[in-house]
Formats: sequence, structure tokens, C-alpha cells
Amino acid sequence: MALTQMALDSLDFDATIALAEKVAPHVDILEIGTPCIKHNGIKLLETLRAKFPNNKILVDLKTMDAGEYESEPFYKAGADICVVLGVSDIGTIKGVIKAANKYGKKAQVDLISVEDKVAKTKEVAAAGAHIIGIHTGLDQQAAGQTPFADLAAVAGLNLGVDISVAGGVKAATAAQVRDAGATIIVAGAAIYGAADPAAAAAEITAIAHA
Ligand SMILES: O=C([C@H](O)CO)[C@H](O)[C@H](O)COP(=O)(O)O
Repeated sequence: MALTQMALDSLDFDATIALAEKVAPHVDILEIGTPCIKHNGIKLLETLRAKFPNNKILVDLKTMDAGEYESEPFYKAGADICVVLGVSDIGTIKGVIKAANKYGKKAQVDLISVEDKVAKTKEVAAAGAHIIGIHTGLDQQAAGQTPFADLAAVAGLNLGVDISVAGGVKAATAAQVRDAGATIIVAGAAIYGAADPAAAAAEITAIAHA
């Protein structure tokens, strides 16, 4: 059993809301992707929070510095999860964890471009990170990379933290990701690129929840 998260990666405010309206009933978590939050800002989070009270909302800030200062306004505005980069300073990561705990929310550490993912996972789990993000970014996917080997290595640690997996996951690979230990399955292009995004979201969620 895993939760599903849909990555909203459009830059367009209204198109993002329209897509969220289609998929929200079929996923557990709505993700405001990094390009989307940079382009649209906290107003988009406030709008989604008001419209979708039944979904968790993740804001993919990919914070690199000033962890507490940058993330706190987003938790205050209703984010359930904010993302900090694993390649950032441990003080930055601890700052996001501190802000999350202040609001009873969660901090996710994204391991994108982290060289030693096992060592980083142990370090940030000990610091109180709630979720480890195994993430093959869009540019890394374009170069042919996948998240599966990293997932196996991190899940094998059995640290008891949630593990989110993103990077080209689709219905055909969702069961593999779930069975390998992911507790959150992220899909972006597999949903927003489908002819029927609601149906694509429902298909992945049925696999994740099985
Ligand atoms: O996090 C993402 C990317 O870095 C841009 O913010 C994507 O939302 C994430 O990779 C999920 O999208 P897909 O890989 O298309 O499933």
C-alpha cells in the first residue's frame, strides 16, 4: 500500500487549477512542482488549499538555503509537505524540519544529485526528516536515468521513514515501485500527458493502494 502524488508541472495558473480539478478525486497528494511554484508563487498554494481540502498538498520548493525562512510561509499557508534538497547544508535541512514540526507537517529531503544516497538518508533520517525523496529529475530522465536502483538501496536501510519515488513513474511501473518499498508514488507526465488524466490517475492509485 502506497499513497499517490500527482505532480502539477505546468507554468499556467488556470491550467494548473483545471488539471487539479480533474485529478484531485483520484490521488492522495497534489504536488505543486518546482517550475510551477516558482512561476506562480504562494497564491497558487492558497488557491489549491481552499479548493481541495481533502488532498494533502506538497510544495516542491527544492530549498537550497534559508530552510526555515523559506519554508515556514508555505506551511503556514497550508502545505502539508515542503521539499528541501539533500545536497544543501544540513543546517538548511534542519531548518525545514523545524518549520514542519512547528506546524505539525512534514519535511521531505530530495536526494536528486546526492552522490552517496545511503549515507545522506541515514544522516537526514537521524535529523528528523519525515520523507526521503528518491528522485530522477526530468533532465536526468532525458539522459536515460531511472529511480529504481536508488529506491532499492534506500528501502533496504529499513529506517522507518516514508520513501517517495519520482522520475517517470507510470502505471506499468507503479507496482514495481510499490513492492520495492515506496510509500508515496509520484506521477507527473504519466497523468498530465494522458488523454484522460483522471483515468490515468485512478489507474495508478488503484495499483498504489493495492
Ligand atoms: O519534481 C519534478 C521535476 O523535478 C520538476 O519539478 C517532477 O514533478 C517529478 O519528476 C515527477 O514528474 P514525472 O517524472 O513526469 O512523473
